[in-house]
Amino acid sequence: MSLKLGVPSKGRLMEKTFDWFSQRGIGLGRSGSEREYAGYVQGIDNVELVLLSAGEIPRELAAGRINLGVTGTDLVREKLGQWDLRVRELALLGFGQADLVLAVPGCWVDVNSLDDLDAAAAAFRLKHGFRLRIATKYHRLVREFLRDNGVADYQLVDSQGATEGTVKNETAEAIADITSTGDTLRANHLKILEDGLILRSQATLFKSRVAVMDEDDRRSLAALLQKLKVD
Ligand SMILES: Nc1ncnc2c1ncn2[C@@H]1O[C@H](COP(=O)(O)OP(=O)(O)OP(=O)(O)O)[C@@H](O)[C@H]1O
Ligand SMILES: O=P(O)(O)OC[C@H]1O[C@H](OP(=O)(O)OP(=O)(O)O)[C@H](O)[C@@H]1O
Repeated sequence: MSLKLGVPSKGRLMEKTFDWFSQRGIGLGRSGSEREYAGYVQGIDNVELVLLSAGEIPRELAAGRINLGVTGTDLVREKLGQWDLRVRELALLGFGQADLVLAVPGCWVDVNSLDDLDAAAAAFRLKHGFRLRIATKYHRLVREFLRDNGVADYQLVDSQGATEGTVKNETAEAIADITSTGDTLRANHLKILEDGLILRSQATLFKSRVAVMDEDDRRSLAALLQKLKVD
């Protein structure tokens, strides 16, 4: 068997992950044609690169199909219930930073906090006969956050992309999404609630707690982590 390392298959996360490993003496890269999802690992034996969508890496770790994986903390916490029983954080990688936030229309001058949102949500339901809609793809994290903060009178609507556009399109009144520069929120006339930070995320190296390893895998893992200076 070989130790399987799951890495995002495209974009900035992939490139920065390759850079991070390269700075520590491990060469990762894509091989084959530009469109072929095959990869190589240099500088260590018995480690296999598995190129995957960042969003699928949590599930693959939790199923034990990969031993190690790089993805955003937001995706692990959203996709895995009791995530810390299924994976272990080995290292924060210092890139891919994004904040998951709750935002409302900038013109809602009386709504600046979660308490204000709670009051607005109750008033909204009375006026419109349905619950205030929050668009997001982070269902688990948003539900837990609002439950912990005593906001109940809302409904989630699923939005898998262009989430900030849902308010203008009148399919939601508020949104919960990741932001890094804040440009997309500003361009869509949305403001973050002052206590609306749900999670700070960054790219992280995770280890599966359930993947089965033989003796060779254990040796490879120890050698890899030593090279990466991670324990
Ligand atoms: N500005 C940003 N926009 C989008 N994602 C960001 C940004 N900054 C950091 N990230 C992180 O990148 C990860 C998402 O990466 P990506 O969009 O490649 O994943 P994905 O949803 O699996 O993509 P796909 O399904 O298209 O392969 C998340 O962990 C997210 O927090
Ligand atoms: O704060 P900013 O720097 O403006 O970045 C935030 C935006 O980036 C992401 O979208 P992405 O472009 O990945 O597309 P998506 O809408 O499909 O998620 C995210 O969903 C926000 O919309």
